[in-house]
Amino acid sequence: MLASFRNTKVMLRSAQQVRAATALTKPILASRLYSSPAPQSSPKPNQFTMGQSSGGGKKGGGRSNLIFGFHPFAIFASLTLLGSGYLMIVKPFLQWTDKQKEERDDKKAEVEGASYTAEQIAAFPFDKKTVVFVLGGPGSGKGTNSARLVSDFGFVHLSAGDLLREEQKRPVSQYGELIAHYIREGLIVPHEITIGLLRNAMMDHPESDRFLIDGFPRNLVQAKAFEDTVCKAKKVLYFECPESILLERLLDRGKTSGRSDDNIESIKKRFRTYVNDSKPVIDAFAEQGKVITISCQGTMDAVYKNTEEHMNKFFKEIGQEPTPSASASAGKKD
Ligand SMILES: Nc1ncnc2c1ncn2[C@@H]1O[C@H](COP(=O)(O)OP(=O)(O)OP(=O)(O)O)[C@@H](O)[C@H]1O
Ligand SMILES: O=c1ccn([C@@H]2O[C@H](COP(=O)(O)O)[C@@H](O)[C@H]2O)c(=O)[nH]1
Repeated sequence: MLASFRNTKVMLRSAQQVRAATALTKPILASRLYSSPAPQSSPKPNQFTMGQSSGGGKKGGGRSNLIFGFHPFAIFASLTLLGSGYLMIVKPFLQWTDKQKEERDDKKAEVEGASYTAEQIAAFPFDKKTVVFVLGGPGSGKGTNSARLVSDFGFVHLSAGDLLREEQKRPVSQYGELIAHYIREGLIVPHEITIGLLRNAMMDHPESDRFLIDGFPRNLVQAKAFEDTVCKAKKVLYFECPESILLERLLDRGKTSGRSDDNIESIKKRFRTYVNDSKPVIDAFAEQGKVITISCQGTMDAVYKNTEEHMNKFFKEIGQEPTPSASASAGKKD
């Protein structure tokens, strides 16, 4: 349809160009070809003449060979010129623009929908899954404890930060630079991107019923958007930690993590975002009675023991066996 529309446009353009080109070449050709004085007698009509003439004349034959007032050679030359112009310039240009569009659409589909169609997304039983959000300040131990919950309770661990970092690294991602900037500045990436990545990651594990969503939602808009379009969280694990300990742990992690945001400048910005945007999410879920608060102070084992006890209690409350029926991990820390 588009191609035929373009072809029609090209043909129309070609017709205009033929007229323009012949109009241009007419006086030149006339002066070259018809430079001899015009014959006194009327030319003999032949099959090409239309019976009228408008000046000039050809040696021995006059204007009897004109077609619509133009010399056949002028028409032939113009058509040849236009034909080769179309083949050499217009056609490759149209093919190039089509290819560019295809590539853009492919990239968009890769990020926005991955390999899932709207029908597959609509059919996925998100509301049957047990989703637990894992929240807390930067460096509070969300990733550390999530890793252990995976093996003990059969959760799939989805770290929003890790999914964003993976997306950022993908060479074809159209969001690579945007994500890199937001992470370095400690800002919250537009929620459509993060929710799209989380939803795809959940669909990558259709066999799993339990998902730990770590480091998400980071603000109230994200929380509402996720719960409206994907599913509601059954519980929120909140790792509570003073800023002085977070700072110490993050700077220590920064010696080996290679993360662009484990440096003092980015850490300060992340703390600000946490206080202004992320803490209100924890408060909002607390009002709904969904938050389990765990102090991050103490050894890793002590913090996890506390976490484990709470999770055992939670699964009893919702009438599920705490022991895993399926186990998987995705979006692991680098
Ligand atoms: N109880 C603990 N005691 C001492 N160090 C800990 C403890 N828990 C975690 N850590 C260390 O603190 C650092 C931050 O932990 P972790 O990466 O789990 O935090 P996070 O909340 O996932 O961070 P982020 O939000 O930046 O992804 C890591 O180096 C980890 O080894
Ligand atoms: O939902 C999210 C989660 C994370 N981000 C950005 O990523 C970094 C790092 O996140 P971690 O959880 O500490 O790995 C965070 O500072 C944000 O910039 C996000 O935008 N949205």
